[in-house]
Amino acid sequence: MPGRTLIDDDEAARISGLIDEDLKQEYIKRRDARRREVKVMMLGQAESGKSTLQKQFQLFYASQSLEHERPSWRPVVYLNIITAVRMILDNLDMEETMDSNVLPDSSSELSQMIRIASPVSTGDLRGALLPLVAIEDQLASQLSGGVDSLGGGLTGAYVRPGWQERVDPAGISYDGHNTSKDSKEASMIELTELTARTLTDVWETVMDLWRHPAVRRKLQLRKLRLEEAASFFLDNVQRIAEPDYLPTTEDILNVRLQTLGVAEHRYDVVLGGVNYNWLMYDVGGARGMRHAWVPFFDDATAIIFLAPISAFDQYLDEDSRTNRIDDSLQLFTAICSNKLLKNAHLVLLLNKADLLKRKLEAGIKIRKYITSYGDRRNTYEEASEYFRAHFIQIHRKKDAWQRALYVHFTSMIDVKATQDVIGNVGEAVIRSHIAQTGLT
Ligand SMILES: Nc1nc2c(ncn2[C@@H]2O[C@H](COP(=O)(O)OP(=O)(O)OP(=O)(O)O)[C@@H](O)[C@H]2O)c(=O)[nH]1
Ligand SMILES: [Mg+2]
Repeated sequence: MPGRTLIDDDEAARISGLIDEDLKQEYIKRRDARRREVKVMMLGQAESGKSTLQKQFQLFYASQSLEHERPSWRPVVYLNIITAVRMILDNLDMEETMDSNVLPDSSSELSQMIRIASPVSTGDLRGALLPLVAIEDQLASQLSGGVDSLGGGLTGAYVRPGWQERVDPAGISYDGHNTSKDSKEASMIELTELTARTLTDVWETVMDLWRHPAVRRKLQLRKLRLEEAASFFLDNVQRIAEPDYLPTTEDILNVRLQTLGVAEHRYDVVLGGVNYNWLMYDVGGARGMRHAWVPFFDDATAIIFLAPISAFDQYLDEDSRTNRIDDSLQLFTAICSNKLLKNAHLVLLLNKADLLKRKLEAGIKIRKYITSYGDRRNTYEEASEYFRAHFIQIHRKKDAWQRALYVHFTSMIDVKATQDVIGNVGEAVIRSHIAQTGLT
C-alpha cells in the first residue's frame, strides 16, 4: 500500500505541475488579452457630440457595420423632422396666443400687414401638418423601447443599447410581408412606413412652413431656437420624403437622438501589426445620467472629453440657469481630478468648431453671455483660443498626476477632418497604453 501511495504522490505532483503550468499559461493569455484591450470612455454634457464621435469611429474602423445599420436610421431622421415641425408650430402657437392677448382685433393694422406679407397663413399650414405631427409621440416611444421619458434632462426620443435591432427593417420579407417574430418590431416597421407615406404627402407644406416669413423672422430674431439637426433636415426634406429614401452618412451624422445609460461598441484596431480590441463607451451626458459613468472609471484606458465650444449662448436643458460652457468646465474639472481615473489618458476635443464660426459670423456676441470675455475680438481665432486656454488651465491646475493632454478642435459632422483626428487619437491612446503597460 505505501508503494501505491508513493506512485500516486508522484503522479499527483506531476498532475499538479501540469495544472500549475496550465494556469500560468492561462494567466499569461488573459494578461496579454487585457493588455490588448483598450477601453475608451467618451464623456461630456448632453449634445456635446459623443454619439456622433462614436459613429465616426464606426465609419473609420467598421464601415461595413454602419452600412448594415443604415436603414435603422430612417425612422430617426423622420422623427427629427417631425420634432422640428412640432417645435415651430408650438412656438407660433405661443406667439399667436400672445398676439391675440395684445391685439384682440384680428382686423387690426398689424395683423393685416402680417397677413399681406405672409403668402399662406400658418394656421392653414398647421392643419395640413397635423397628420405628420400626430405621429411624433408614438414614433419616439417606439424608438425608446416603449419607455416614456425618465427625466434627467430628456426631452425628445432617446435610445438604449441595442435599439437598432428593434428598428432594423430586415424583418420584412421581399414580398413585403413582415416575417418578424416580435410584434414590437413589426409595429416599428409599420409605423416607419406610415410616417414615410405621410411625409411624402406633406413635404411641400413642411417646406412652406420652413420658408414662411413669420418663421424666418423668428429665427433671425432668435425668438425661435431649434435643435442643431433641425435646419439640416428641414433644408433636405424633399430628398428625405422620396419613397425609397435611405439615410446618407451625412444624415446619420446629423441625427439627434439622446443616449440613455452606457452603450458599449467594439472595434478591431491594428497598430504596428498588432490587433487591439478597442472598446468604446458612449454615455448619456445629461446631469441625471452622469452617475452611471462611475462604475466604468476603474479600468478606463482613456477618456475622450468632448466640450462643445459653440454652446456659449446656450443653457442646460436640465438646469436653465447653467451656461453650457460653464457646465463643461466644471465637468472637465471633476474628470481631471478624479482619483479613479488617475491612470486614464486624456484627450480633449473642443467640438462644434463649425457652429462656433457660424454663430460669430452671424454677429452673436460672446460677451453678452460670458462677461469675462470682455473686450476681446468676437472672431473665431480669438474665441477658440480663449476657450482652449480655459480648459488647458483647468488641466494644469487640477490634474495632480500631470498627465499629457491631447487637444483637438473638431467639427464632428465633417467626415474628412474628423477621420484624420480619429487616426491621431487612436494612435496616441494606444502608444500611451503600450508605454504604460510595458507591452511590445
Ligand atoms: N454642426 C455640428 N453639429 C454637431 C457636431 N457634433 C455633433 N453635432 C450634432 O449635435 C447633436 C448632438 O450630438 P450627439 O452626438 O447626439 O450628442 P451626445 O453627446 O451623444 O448627447 P447625449 O447622448 O444626450 O449625451 C447631433 O444632432 C449632432 O449631429 C459638430 O461638430 N458640428
Ligand atoms: Mg449620445
